[in-house]
Amino acid sequence: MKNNVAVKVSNVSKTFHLPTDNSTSLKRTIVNYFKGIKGYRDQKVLRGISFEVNQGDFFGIVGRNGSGKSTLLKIISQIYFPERGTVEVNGKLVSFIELGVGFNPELTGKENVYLNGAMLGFPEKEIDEMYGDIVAFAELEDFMHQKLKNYSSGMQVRLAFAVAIQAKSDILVLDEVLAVGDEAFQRKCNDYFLNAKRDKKTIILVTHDMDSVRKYCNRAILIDKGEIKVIGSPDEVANQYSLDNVTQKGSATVIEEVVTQNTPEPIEEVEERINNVQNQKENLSPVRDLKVRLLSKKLLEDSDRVVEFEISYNVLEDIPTYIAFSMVDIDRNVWIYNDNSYDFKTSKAGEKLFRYTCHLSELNKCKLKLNVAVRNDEDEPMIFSDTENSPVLIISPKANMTKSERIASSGVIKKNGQWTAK
Ligand SMILES: Nc1ncnc2c1ncn2[C@@H]1O[C@H](COP(=O)(O)OP(=O)(O)OP(=O)(O)O)[C@@H](O)[C@H]1O
Repeated sequence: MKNNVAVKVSNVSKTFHLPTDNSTSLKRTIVNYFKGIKGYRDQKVLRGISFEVNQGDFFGIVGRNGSGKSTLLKIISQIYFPERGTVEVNGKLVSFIELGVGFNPELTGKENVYLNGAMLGFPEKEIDEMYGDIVAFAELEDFMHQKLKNYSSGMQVRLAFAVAIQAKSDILVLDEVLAVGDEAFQRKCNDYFLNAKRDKKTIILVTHDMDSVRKYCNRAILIDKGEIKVIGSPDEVANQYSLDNVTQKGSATVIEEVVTQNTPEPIEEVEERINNVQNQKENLSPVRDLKVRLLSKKLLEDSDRVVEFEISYNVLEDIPTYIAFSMVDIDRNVWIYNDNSYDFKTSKAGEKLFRYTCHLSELNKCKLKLNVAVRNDEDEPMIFSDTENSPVLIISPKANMTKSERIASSGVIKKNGQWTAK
């Protein structure tokens, strides 16, 4: 990649598999889940997107609702992974994509700033240095010790945006930031954008507001049905977008009416459906009260990646049971780590309590959800952990990565190989 290029997107495609079956039978749902059988239609959200953002560009991305803009930003920010194509990023990238990503409603404003900073890869010392500016920009001095769930949505936006812009990044990725917040906040954004444009900060902005595209951006693209329709000056892109809004009808997303089989369904959807069915049938199961309690920290920094948790459940009959659990990478939608207590199977009724410890030092960064099931002797799940008992762990990346480490950090496992020049 050329030195003056900040982000290079090459031939990126992304498809979401949407389930077509609404099975309500517990048995059918579970059998399908374990066999991986499901009916799908494919929604091709991005189709071969390529463009470059140069250092110092204020780069606009526009398109109608559902055209794929946010998905593209999530791929650039490594929240989603494309099934084809690559994204190369030259420098530290910070994104403000959607409210809630990286924020925890149960923590205070201050704790959230530190949690978010750590997820972005900033060491605590650097967050200490940024903290005052973040609070001042957000104008939330009196609220930093309150839990985020007690903030108004506008206050949450101000805090998240303040973290994104005060964090010392080379590239800033922003989704629809101007659509939220009150007039005072929008004025503040305006001042920030004009200064950033003058200082040649690299910014990628998704917006529906063509005045903003004309005012701030020096280059832009228009996405339509997952493809780039126009790439060029803000005026060209904004004019075509306005024209499309008047002349085009129907969806800006391409849904293929192809039904595929044996494609892994998004794990969260399966879990939710199984949970729903499970709740309805709860009274039939001889296993009850499954509780999962995280004993280690929720945020695991690179230096301390020990995970410890406790699982308890109650068996009403004398039947053999054992625990099986998965740690699911929420963004990539894959099982990263599975284990079970098969070698410690119990056979009698009564309260069961197990504690488990493992290390996740090989991982780069990810968000993991711990899903637990109790199985019987035939390996059939008798109960699943519900949302409250499926804790989320945040694996934060190594601080101060070298450029090579940063490029390689899109992999699940940390790089550990040796190069030999021959
Ligand atoms: N995680 C997901 N699972 C399934 N479908 C998804 C997922 N995320 C996005 N989509 C679908 O992909 C399409 C594009 O969504 P995306 O949010 O990228 O569009 P957008 O251009 O940002 O739209 P908007 O202007 O409304 O924000 C939509 O039809 C959406 O329903």
